[in-house]
Amino acid sequence: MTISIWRYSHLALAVSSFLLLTLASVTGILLAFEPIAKKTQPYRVDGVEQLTLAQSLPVLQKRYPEITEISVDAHQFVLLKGSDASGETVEAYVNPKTGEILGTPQKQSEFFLWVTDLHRSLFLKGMGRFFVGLTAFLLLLITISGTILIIQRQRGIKRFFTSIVKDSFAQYYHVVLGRLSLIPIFILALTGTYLSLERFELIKSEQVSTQVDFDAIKTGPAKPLAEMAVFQDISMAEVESIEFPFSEDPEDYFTLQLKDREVAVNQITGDILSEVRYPTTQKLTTLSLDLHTGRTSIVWAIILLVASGNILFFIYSGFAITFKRRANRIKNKYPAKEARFILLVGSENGSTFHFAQAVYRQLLKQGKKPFLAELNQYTTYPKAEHILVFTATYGLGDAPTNAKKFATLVQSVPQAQPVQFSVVGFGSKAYPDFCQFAFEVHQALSQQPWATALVDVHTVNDRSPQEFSLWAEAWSSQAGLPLMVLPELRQVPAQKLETFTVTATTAQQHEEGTFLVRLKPAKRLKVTSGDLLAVYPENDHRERLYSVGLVDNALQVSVRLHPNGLGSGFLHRLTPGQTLQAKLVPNPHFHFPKKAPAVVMIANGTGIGPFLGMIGQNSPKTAIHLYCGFRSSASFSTYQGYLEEQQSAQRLTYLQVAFSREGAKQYVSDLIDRDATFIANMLSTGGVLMICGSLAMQKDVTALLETICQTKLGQSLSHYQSRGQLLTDCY
Ligand SMILES: Cc1cc2nc3c(=O)[nH]c(=O)nc-3n(C[C@H](O)[C@H](O)[C@H](O)COP(=O)(O)O)c2cc1C
Repeated sequence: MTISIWRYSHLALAVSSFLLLTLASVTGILLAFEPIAKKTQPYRVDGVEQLTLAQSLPVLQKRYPEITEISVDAHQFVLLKGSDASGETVEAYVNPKTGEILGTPQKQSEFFLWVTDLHRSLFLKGMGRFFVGLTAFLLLLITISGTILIIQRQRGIKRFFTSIVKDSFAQYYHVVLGRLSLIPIFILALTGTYLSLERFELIKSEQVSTQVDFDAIKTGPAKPLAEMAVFQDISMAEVESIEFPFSEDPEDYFTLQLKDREVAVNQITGDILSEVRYPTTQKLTTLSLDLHTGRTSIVWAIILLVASGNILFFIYSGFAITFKRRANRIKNKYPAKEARFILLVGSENGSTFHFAQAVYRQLLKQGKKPFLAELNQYTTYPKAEHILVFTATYGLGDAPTNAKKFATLVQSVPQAQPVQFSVVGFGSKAYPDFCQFAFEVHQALSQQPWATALVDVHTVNDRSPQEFSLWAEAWSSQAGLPLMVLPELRQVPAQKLETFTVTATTAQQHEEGTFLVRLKPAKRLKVTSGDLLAVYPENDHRERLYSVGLVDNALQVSVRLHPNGLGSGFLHRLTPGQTLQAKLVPNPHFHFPKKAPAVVMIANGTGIGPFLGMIGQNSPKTAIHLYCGFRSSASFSTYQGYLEEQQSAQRLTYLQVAFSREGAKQYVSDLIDRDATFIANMLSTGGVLMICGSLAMQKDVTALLETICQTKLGQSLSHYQSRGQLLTDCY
């Protein structure tokens, strides 16, 4: 059964009952004050549990010679009816130990009577009682479906009470308070349902009473009350009422209604004349009343009060969650078959839609034809040029409900024309499988012959606008479309830029146009190899990002000159001593891992840039294995001397180079294939793989890694990826 069935049931039940549930909760809150108010009245005497009837009745009889009835209510107030020594009628709460009068019963408050009537029957008698009973039953089902939802959310019963990641206010407290008040609400609902069933005689609760054989009644030997065994065995707390004999005739006897039975007692000898146990249904009715009203315990009454208040909060927060989800319903301006930009969303609670919609609006503004749909609605898009996937991850790294079918669909529904795609994962690092589903989608699309990744998969932790804007930057520069998704973040205020001086450059030294530029910031900046340097070649909104390595205390970028390249041309023209304005963008998802036992670095071309810095800084001597690919030994020569130095200083353990246009004409993926067993061992022992370079290389290498993981480790690559064992930064 999928989570959505439970969620829809939970919602449908809540929607169908929320009006009556609100009424029942508000009146329930008011009614909870009745037992609380009663309990504070001074008619209760401590120690009633230990006080036997043999101790109490003689004292009471001495003070009140004519007692007709004693009753003990749910609050353990002892009410005595009869007359005192002077013949005055008494109807009062007494101290059962001394007979002292504690107070007289007051008429039940009109207000509470009114509220009780509203709570029980909506002032509509039988019909109202039916609806109230139905509401209690629906509440029971809501509690059950809610419990199942929490179990699914927490990934199992055992983790039911483990901490909850804070998503939105309404979501978080709906779950947190739901867990806390689950039991009292379940009891309220169950007892309410039971009482209604009993009221409509669907559960039969027959009244039973004692049958006395008058012929067998003995007239002696007489015993004082205090010595009658039956009274010695019964405590005052067990009593509901005691009917006293009408006269001194042996045929008149005591009738004791206790919590679980009725007993008739010979007033002269103390013999038990008859005893009947109440049927289970009757006991359950009493228990249900006790539990539903809180009349027996002030603590329980307070718990019920809080639980009723929580029901009101659940109604509010449940609707808040639902409205947020429904706000994301999709209205497309163009049909799917006309659209060039297909935006597919995987979202459980709706927040991912906001990001996708921002992109959708931007594309519309620019006169493009976008189409927004859920991942499950994936189909053929005859005019599509771009597919953009925005997806959250749920459960154990699983797809959100509206994306569960995508993996199958994408295999069976190919696009007829080449399409460039990009995947943005939304997730939270609080979960072990960070953005796993996004990695799976990226992987699934990469394997389609018609699909080419335009940019590397990007992840967004806790809906960070900054991280999202990093994707927007990368995608818009590759797609050649300015994407003002987050204008406030995209503005580049001049004061935020830092000044950097060019200390060295190898521009124009190599035929391929790959060169290194070293920069020194004017002031000390916090930077780690793998962070990005953002440059603004034309001093406008156009930003170009380069991965930096920290080499010899300078920032080094490794750049390939593109014909007419805006950023690469700008960097290529720089000469030593020149200054430029740029900024550093933290890129923590591509930092050298702090705890890995070993790291495998895979690069092609300029992708080696950040690795040069990481290797140079590898003072703890973590085993680093570098696999890199170049066109020729000439293009490798830029880095060769430096890498050999690192090897002799034991900062680099293993170096493997593939040349695609020389000698064996190998690609870096051929080297990985050759060392597949070693790579599998690395992953299984907690090693980390880092890939930097072209997206085409990344596609080949990850396809290969997928096969290695499946065949040698029995896991998918995304399993390791979501656990931070595969870090990629490709372009
Ligand atoms: C019950 C639950 C489970 C989640 N599991 C994961 C997970 O395994 N991995 C992850 O990266 N994020 C996980 N998340 C975080 C969500 O993916 C993240 O909050 C996302 O931004 C939600 O997007 P949405 O509102 O569009 O559904 C989980 C969130 C919830 C509430």
